[in-house]
Amino acid sequence: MSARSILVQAPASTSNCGPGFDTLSIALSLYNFVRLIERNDTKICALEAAHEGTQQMIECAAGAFAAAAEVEAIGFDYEIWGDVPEARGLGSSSTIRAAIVAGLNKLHGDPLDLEAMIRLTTDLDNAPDNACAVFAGGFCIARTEPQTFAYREHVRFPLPESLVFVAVSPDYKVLTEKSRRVLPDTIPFKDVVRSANSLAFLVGVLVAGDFERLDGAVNDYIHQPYRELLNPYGHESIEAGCHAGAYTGWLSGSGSTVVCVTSEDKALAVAAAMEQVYAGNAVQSRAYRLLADNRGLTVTVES
Ligand SMILES: Nc1ncnc2c1ncn2[C@@H]1O[C@H](COP(=O)(O)OP(=O)(O)O)[C@@H](O)[C@H]1O
Ligand SMILES: N[C@@H](CCOP(=O)(O)O)C(=O)O
Repeated sequence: MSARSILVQAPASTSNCGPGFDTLSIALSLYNFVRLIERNDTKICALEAAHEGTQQMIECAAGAFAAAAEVEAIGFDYEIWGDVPEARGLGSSSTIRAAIVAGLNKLHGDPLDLEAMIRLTTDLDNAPDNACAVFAGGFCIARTEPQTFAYREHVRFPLPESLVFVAVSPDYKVLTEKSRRVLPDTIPFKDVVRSANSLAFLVGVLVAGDFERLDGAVNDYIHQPYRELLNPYGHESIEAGCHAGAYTGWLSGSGSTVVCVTSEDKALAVAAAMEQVYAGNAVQSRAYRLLADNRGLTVTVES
C-alpha cells in the first residue's frame, strides 16, 4: 500500500490593511504548496534540503498539532514550493504553518475544526490576521481576547474580482519578529482615535462594496509610521500608486511589500508608478497583480 500523501495549497495574505493591526487581512491569489507524505516512523524529514529555521518551524507546528488535537505524533516527509516571497509581509510563514496544521489534521481524520486550526496557527505564528485569511479566504476580521490577545473567532466577506491588489515587493526582507520590535508600548490618544475612525470606515466600505470611497480614507497611525525606517521607499511607493489612480494602499503585514487597491483598468499604471519609486532609488522590486482569494487553503488527499 502506498504511503498517504496530502497536498495543501495556501494563499498569501495582506494583513493589517492600514489601521487594522493584528485584525484585518485579505487572502490573495498567490500561493505556497506543501506536500506531506506519511512515514512509518516518527521522523519529520524534508525531501529537499531545508533551511534549519524551516525544519524547526515545521517540527514545532507538528508538535503543537499533536498536543492540540490530543493525538500521537506521526512522522512525515515534506516538500514546500510556491510563489509567496519570504519575509516580505505576504504571510509566507503563515502559509507554511497553516499548511502543516491542515495537512496533519487531514492525516489524523479531521480532529480540529476550522476555528481550532486558526487558533493553533495563531499560537504558532503570532498573527491572527494572517491565520484567518489563509484558512478562510476573502476579507477577514479576527477577534482576539482583550486581555491575552489570544485568537477567539472571525468573520469573513468575499471580495469581487473587480478589485485588484497591486503588491510590490522590494528585494529587501523584513522579518515580522524584527518589525514588531520597533513598535511603541503606548500610542498618543489622537492617533488611536484617527486610526479607529479609518479602520471602521474601511471595513464598512469593503463590506458595502463601495470601493471608490476608499480614496484617501485609509490612514494608520498605529504601526506604519514606526515601521517606515525598516521599509525604505514603501510610503512613497504607496503614494505614487494612489497618484496613478489607486483607491488606497498600505504596508502589507509587517513589510516589506506595499499594496495598492485599485480598479482593473488602473492596475498597470499603478504597478508601474509603484515600481518606479523603487527603481528610482536603485532598489529592485517585483510587482504582482492579484485578486482576493475567496476560497482559502485547500487540502487534497493524493493517495
Ligand atoms: N516558502 C518557505 N519555505 C520555508 N520557510 C519559509 C517559507 N516562507 C517563509 N518561511 C519561514 O518564515 C520566515 C519568514 O517569516 P516572517 O518573518 O513572518 O515573514 P512573512 O511576512 O513572509 O510571513 C522565513 O525566514 C522562513 O524561516
Ligand atoms: N499583524 C502582523 C501581520 C504580520 O504579517 P506578515 O505577512 O508580515 O507576516 C504584524 O503587523 O506584525
